[in-house]
Amino acid sequence: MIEIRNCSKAFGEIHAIDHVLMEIGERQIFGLVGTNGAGKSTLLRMAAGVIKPDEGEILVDQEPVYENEKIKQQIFYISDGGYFPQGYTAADLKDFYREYYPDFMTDRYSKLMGQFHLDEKRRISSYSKGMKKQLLVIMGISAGTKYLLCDETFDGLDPVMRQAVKSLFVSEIMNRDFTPVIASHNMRELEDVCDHVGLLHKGGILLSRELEDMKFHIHKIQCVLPDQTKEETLLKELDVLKKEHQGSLLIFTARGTREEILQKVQTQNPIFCEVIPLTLEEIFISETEVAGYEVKNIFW
Ligand SMILES: Nc1ncnc2c1ncn2[C@@H]1O[C@H](COP(=O)(O)OP(=O)(O)OP(=O)(O)O)[C@@H](O)[C@H]1O
Repeated sequence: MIEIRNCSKAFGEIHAIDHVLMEIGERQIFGLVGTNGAGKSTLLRMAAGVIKPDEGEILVDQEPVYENEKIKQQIFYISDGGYFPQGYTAADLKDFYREYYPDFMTDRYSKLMGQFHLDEKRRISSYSKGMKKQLLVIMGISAGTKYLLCDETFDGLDPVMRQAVKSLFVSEIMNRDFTPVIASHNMRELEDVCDHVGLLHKGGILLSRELEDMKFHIHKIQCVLPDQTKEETLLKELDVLKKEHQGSLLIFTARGTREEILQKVQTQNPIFCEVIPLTLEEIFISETEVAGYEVKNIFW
């Protein structure tokens, strides 16, 4: 587990991370979302033991990570943009990582390079942006570390590749002790990938929840009701967060389980009723409004 215990980090006058308290549980895909400058990279760099918090501490498997070689060998960190020594081929990079990571899986690396159609003899500088990201993911998985910290790694991957990487993460989690953490400023990139999402804003965590848990308690319904009175009665009975009309169609988002809400809709004899999926953006808007934040103002 990664425990971020009341961590702060400033660069001169800029408070990049401000008293963050958060846990990243094991064997789940954790998404760290936040706008540009929210502090995601700083938090990941601290979790990877690259930089030291000014205040607080980060424990990985109960041990402080900074200057802890044993723990750092269990963390693979993919920085935003990545770093490749000049003139290196993928094979050179593999040799480099194999030296550092004791559990590096060479067979896995060779297999993945084949699956992703990447030529290990080519210089990495000749790879496209997306290919470089794929290569780093391959290295990150092959390194055999317990934790894989990815900074904007999904940015630049096409939707097919994103799904391929997601499947890889899921199969790793099923087969070994593996926890990927993905930082991104793009909620849409994370929503079909993560199990748990933390929302970072101006250096602080606004929210950190299981996606399924969030989805369990908020639902979006569209329905057509026989008359205005029934609509008013229904809306009074529900904890409605948002509603709109499209002609005779009533679309609303409400708190509660799917069953609770549908039961209340059914008592008003709807002509039509269905549950429609909520996006991560919509869930965040609802969740953070309760905490007194207007996430709409944060992201748009
Ligand atoms: N080395 C540094 N020197 C000075 N300021 C820094 C440094 N690193 C980060 N910052 C500042 O800290 C704040 C958080 O930056 P950080 O890179 O962690 O954000 P981010 O959420 O990863 O942003 P982005 O999505 O744009 O990559 C920003 O205001 C940034 O300018």
